[in-house]
Amino acid sequence: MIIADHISKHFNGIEAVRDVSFQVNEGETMVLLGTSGCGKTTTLKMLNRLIEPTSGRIDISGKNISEENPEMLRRSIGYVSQNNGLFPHYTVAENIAVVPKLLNWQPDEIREHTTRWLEQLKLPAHFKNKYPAELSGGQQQRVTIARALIADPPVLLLDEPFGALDPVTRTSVRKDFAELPALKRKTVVLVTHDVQEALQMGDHICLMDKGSIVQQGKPADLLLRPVNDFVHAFLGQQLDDISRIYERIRAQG
Ligand SMILES: Nc1ncnc2c1ncn2[C@@H]1O[C@H](COP(=O)(O)OP(=O)(O)OP(=O)(O)O)[C@@H](O)[C@H]1O
Repeated sequence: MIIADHISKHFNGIEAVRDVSFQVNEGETMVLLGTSGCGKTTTLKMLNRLIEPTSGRIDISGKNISEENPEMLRRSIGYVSQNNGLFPHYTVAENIAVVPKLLNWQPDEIREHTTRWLEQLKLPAHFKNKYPAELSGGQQQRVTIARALIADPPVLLLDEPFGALDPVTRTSVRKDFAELPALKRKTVVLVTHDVQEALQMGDHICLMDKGSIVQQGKPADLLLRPVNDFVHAFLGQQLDDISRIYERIRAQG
């Protein structure tokens, strides 16, 4: 379980995140939703201490993370960053093996798990010897997800994991990701600006604006019971955009 208790972050006097609180229960997916610059990534990075809060407290699995060694903390948290973060000079297999090696897994065990994860993410086995630049954006994201999940961390943080993909590839990678059996046991925080993604993936959604949470709740709460015009317009406008994307893809097909 993740508990963020009144967390704020100031960068040189700019309030990037203001008094944000939420709880993510075990096995639940929480979505941080909002427009560019509203503080989603800053909030996410405070959960694995890539950014330290200016104030407030974060507990993960019952422990105050400010008292934990940041590197040890990050080994128990899978993380998919915005730009996929694969090491360009490592092969796919070497990229996937980064955390298992830190955890001193045996080479056989790493090979066996890598093969299984490539299969689960629908990547051909021979891809393990390729370099990231030889893969498409969607394939790279599949490798990034395998890398984040291979050590079976209880917590998974995802920063716009499907953001750079075209709508069709995005839908297929997202679907395969959502169907992974391992995901059901994880506590997941997903950052997105995409309303459809938030509604499909989130058990709980926090809609942010200018550093604060405007509304949080189940998808149905935001859709059917928006607390103000901003929430109503944010969801409505994007759903209109989705219908337009759908119409365009249908016309192309
Ligand atoms: N290291 C930093 N130094 C100064 N300001 C920062 C820093 N990181 C983020 N900010 C500012 O904090 C605010 C929130 O940024 P953040 O990246 O959290 O937004 P976001 O909602 O994730 O946006 P996007 O969807 O574009 O990634 C922005 O105004 C940004 O310019």
